[in-house]
Amino acid sequence: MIRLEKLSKTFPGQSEPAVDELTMDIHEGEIVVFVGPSGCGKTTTMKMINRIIEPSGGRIIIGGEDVTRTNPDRLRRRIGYVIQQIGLFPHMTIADNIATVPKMLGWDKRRIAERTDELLETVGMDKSYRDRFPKELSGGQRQRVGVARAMAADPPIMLMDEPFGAVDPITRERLQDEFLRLQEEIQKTIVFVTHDIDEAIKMGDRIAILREQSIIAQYDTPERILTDPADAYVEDFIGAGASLKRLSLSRVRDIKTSEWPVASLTDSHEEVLQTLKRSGKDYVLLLDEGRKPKRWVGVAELEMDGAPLRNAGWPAVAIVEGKSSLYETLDTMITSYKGSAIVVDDEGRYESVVDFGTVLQAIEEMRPEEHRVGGGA
Ligand SMILES: Nc1ncnc2c1ncn2[C@@H]1O[C@H](COP(=O)(O)OP(=O)(O)OP(=O)(O)O)[C@@H](O)[C@H]1O
Repeated sequence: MIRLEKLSKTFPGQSEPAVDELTMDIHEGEIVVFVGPSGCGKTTTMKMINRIIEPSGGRIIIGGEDVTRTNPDRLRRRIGYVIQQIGLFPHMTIADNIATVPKMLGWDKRRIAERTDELLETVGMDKSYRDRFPKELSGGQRQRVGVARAMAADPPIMLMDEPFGAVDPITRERLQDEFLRLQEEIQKTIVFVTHDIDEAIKMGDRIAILREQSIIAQYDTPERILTDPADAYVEDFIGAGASLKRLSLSRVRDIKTSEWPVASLTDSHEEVLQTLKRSGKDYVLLLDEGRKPKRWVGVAELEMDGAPLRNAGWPAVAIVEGKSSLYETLDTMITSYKGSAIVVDDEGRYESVVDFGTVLQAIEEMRPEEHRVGGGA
């Protein structure tokens, strides 16, 4: 979709290039994140893609067409752009802000109005915001409008320069999640700039870790970068906790969970005891009529006659869903009884149990073979 070939930029009066012969391919429908230290050339590189900054050397090829020297206005209409600090026009209403590009393209009023309403809905805001001004919105709402404006003419490519940089961490996380959900539908080709490696890991299908002058240190999936960093520079950039970060990329449904004994709250003590003994485990999970997890019980509780199973043992509270990350699962386990978490479906029905051993095994399998215990060189 986008090919950069030996793309370079030397600013007037500078002896060194800000971007030095960058070559890379960006595939259709993927989010590629540029990440690197301040001043390494991320923004300059991104702005060359829509030629807000004109390259001093090299080529930009979009969809097979060399656009390095074609009409830049035509190019920019194919590329949505979300910039740092939002950049809404303060004197224009939200609707007019969103309609900037469609107006330039000469759409009629009705089509523009319909598109504006549709986009407000897409980014989770209702029509009542149409006639407000940017200063009457929260930071998070302004960011959403910035995204809506970039999508207005439905461009196949979006450039996003620290699009969620100007909000608090909680709003930021929400905007990231919303945007990832949206991307599943819209499937744009996205170049995303950030200096935050955690944001890069979360948002990127692939990440380009850049050195000074936009020289690529590693260009790969988040999983590969975390498990197999190319060199000490990349390792340093990832920072501490690479293994924990890696866990945030795996879902509990993707790992092999162990067999666990389960019984029903309506079973007799004796039946449950037999199930437990057959399993070789220390405790059984009791489910209600709707297969929802309720209690953990062990031999001691079961041998104590009289107490109904409904109140026996410990409440089953450490619960995750199949789509939960291993990071969340581990967090849940740490605070749970006996260090295990119960996996349920989206209706809350029992699916499986994961314990520390299972997660440790999954971590071991994530590592490159040569680093595994007892494996390879
Ligand atoms: N218009 C300009 N004229 C001269 N030098 C510039 C200009 N714009 C950027 N630079 C220089 O080019 C280099 C790369 O800047 P760029 O803004 O691309 O970095 P960045 O990686 O996006 O940084 P940050 O994370 O701080 O935004 C820097 O050394 C910067 O000072």
